[in-house]
Amino acid sequence: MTGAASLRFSKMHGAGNDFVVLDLRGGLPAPTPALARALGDRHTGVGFDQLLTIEDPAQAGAVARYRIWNADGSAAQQCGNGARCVAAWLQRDGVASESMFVLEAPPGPVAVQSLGEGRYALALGVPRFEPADLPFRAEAAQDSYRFTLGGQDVVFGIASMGNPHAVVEVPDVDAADVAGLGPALQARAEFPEGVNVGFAQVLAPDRIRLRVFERGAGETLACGSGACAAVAVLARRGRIGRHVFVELPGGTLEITWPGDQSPVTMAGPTAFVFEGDFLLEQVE
Ligand SMILES: N[C@@H](CCC[C@H](N)C(=O)O)C(=O)O
Repeated sequence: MTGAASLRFSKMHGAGNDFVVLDLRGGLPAPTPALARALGDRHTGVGFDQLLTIEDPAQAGAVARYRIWNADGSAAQQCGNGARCVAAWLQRDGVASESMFVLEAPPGPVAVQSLGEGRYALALGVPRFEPADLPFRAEAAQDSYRFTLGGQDVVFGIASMGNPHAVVEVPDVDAADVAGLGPALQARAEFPEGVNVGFAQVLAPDRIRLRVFERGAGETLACGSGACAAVAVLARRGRIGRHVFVELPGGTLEITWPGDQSPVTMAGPTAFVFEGDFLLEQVE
C-alpha cells in the first residue's frame, strides 16, 4: 500500500452475479453514486453487477443490515444472489455463527439457512402482482400485459419481489432478443422506476431457463430475485410447478413457492473471489 486513502473490499459472486462487498459497520458513510460507479467500472475499478454494503442492524434479531447499489450507482431494494453472498461474508466474519439467522434487507427481514459448502437457502418474501406494487401503470391487474416494441409483440407478466420484475416467456432463451427488448421494456414510461426484465423458457414443470436484463446493470449471469419472479409468474399461470430449478447462464438456483401467500425460497451457491484495497483517488 502507498499510504493513500483506500477502501478494503471483498469480491464475490453467486451463480456468476458478481459483487463488491464493503463493511460499513461502525457508522461508516454510505457510498455516493460516484463511488459506486468508480468501484463498478470493469476497466478502471473493480467491477461488479451490484455493490453490497454491510451495515449495523436497525432491527432486533438481525445479525446485520445490508444495502444494494447497481453498477450505474442507483440503489436497489432486493438482490437474491447478493443476500446469499452477504450471508456467506457474515459467516466468514464470525458474526453469523448459527446455521440459521436473519439479515435485514432493504424491504425487510430475510431468513437465511446455511446448507454447507457455500450454499445458502433464504426466504425472499411473498411475491406481489398488483401493478402498484412495482410500480407499473396499468388500468387493472392482469395475468399478462402486451406492448409492441420495435415491431415485436411482447407479452409479459409482472411481479414484485421487493424490486420490480417483468417476465417474458420465450420458446428459446438462446434466441431471445435480450439486448434489444430488455432495455426497451425497461425504458417504458409505464415502469416509472424501471424494471428487471426476465426471458424464461419452460423446459419441464420443474425446470426453466432464464436470462435477465437487470435494471442498473444490464444482462447479468444470474438474477436471484428474477428467478423467484419468473417462477412466481409462470407457476401462477399453471405453466410450471412450485419447486423449480432455474438454469441461468452462470449457474442453477432452486426455487420453491409452496402457495400464493407463501414466501419464495431460493437456494444457491456463493463464492469468494479475492480481497483488495480500492484507492479512493480513483473517484472523481
Ligand atoms: N442481481 C439481483 C438483483 C439486483 C437489483 C436489480 N438490478 C434492481 O435494480 O432491482 C438479484 O440477484 O436479485
